[in-house]
Amino acid sequence: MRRCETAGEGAREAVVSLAGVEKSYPPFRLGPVSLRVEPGYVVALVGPNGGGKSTLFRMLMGLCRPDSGEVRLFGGRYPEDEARIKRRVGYVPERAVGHDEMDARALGRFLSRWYPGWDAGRYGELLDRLGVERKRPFGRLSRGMQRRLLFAAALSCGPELLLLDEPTGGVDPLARREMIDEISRFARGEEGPGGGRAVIFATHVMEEVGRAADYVAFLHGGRFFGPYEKDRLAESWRRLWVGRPPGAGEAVPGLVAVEQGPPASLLTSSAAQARAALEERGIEVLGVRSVPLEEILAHLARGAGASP
Ligand SMILES: Nc1ncnc2c1ncn2[C@@H]1O[C@H](COP(=O)(O)OP(=O)(O)OP(=O)(O)O)[C@@H](O)[C@H]1O
Repeated sequence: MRRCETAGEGAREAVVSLAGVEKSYPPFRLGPVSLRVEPGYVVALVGPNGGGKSTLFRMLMGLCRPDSGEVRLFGGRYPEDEARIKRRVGYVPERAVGHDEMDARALGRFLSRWYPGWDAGRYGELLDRLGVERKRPFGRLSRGMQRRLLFAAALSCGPELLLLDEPTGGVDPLARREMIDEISRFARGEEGPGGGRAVIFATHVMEEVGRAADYVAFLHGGRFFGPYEKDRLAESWRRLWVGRPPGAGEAVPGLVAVEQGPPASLLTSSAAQARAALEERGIEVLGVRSVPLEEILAHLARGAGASP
C-alpha cells in the first residue's frame, strides 16, 4: 500500500508542510506528524474522538505551538509570517468563539475588514445555497446552521487553503452533500481564479472521504498514519478466498484479517504481494473481491493495516 508524506505529485511547492511535528497534553501525545500538501489536493483527516485532529488544526493555524518539529504554510512560519499566512487560509474551527452576537451579515462585514480577498457576492451566494438563516445571531443558531455559516465564511475570504475541522458536524445530509461538493470544486479551481487550491478537512463520515478526498490520513490516539492515496487504497486492498488459511508461520503481506471459513478468506492491504506469497506456499486463491472504500477506511481508522 502506498504511503508517503506528500499529498500530490511531489513536484509542486507545498501549501502545507509539517515535519516531525509533536505536541503533548500529558498523558496525550500527538505525532510525530510529517505531511506535505500540494495545491489542487484534498486531504481528509479521520480517526476516533480524541485522536488529535483539532490539535493538529490549531497548530496549522498557529493557535498552539508544537513542542517540536516545523509547521510551514505557503513556505512561511508562525509567528513571524502569521498575517501573510492567515490572509490565504479559510478556517472552520471545531468550536467558534466570539461571534455569538453577530448575524450572517454582521459576520460578513466583520470578516471583510480582515481579509483583503473577501468576496461579498460569493458569501451571499453560499448563504443562499446552504440555506443559512441570515437574521438570527450566531449564538442562537443550531449547531448545524452555525457550521453552514462558518463554512460559507471560510470559502468567501479568498482562500488558497481551507482548513476545515469537522465542517459538516451536525449538518443534515442535503446541506452536507452541498458542502462536500463545494470542497471538491474549490480544490479543482472551478470557482474563482483557479490554479488548484488545497483542503484539509476532518470528518467522521467515511462517505465524505469517498466523495471529496484525494488522500486520507489517520490520527489514532495521537499516532499519525498516511497520507494514503484514496484510489491506490481501492486498488491494493482485496478479500481473497483461499484453499486453506495460512498457518502461523506463513506470513502474508498486508494481512489485515483471516476468516477460517469454510471457505477460508483473508483481507489484505497488499493484494499483489499477498497473492504471490500464497502461490509460493501452494495455497490456492479461489476467488478475489474488491473491498468497499468504507470498509478499508474503517479498518485503517482502527489502526489495522496502517503500519508501513
Ligand atoms: N488545551 C488542551 N489542554 C489539555 N488537553 C488538551 C487540550 N487540547 C486537546 N487536549 C487533549 O488532546 C487530545 C486530542 O484532542 P483533540 O480535540 O485534538 O482530538 P480530536 O481528534 O479533534 O477529537 P474529536 O474527534 O472528538 O473532535 C484529547 O485527549 C484532549 O483532551
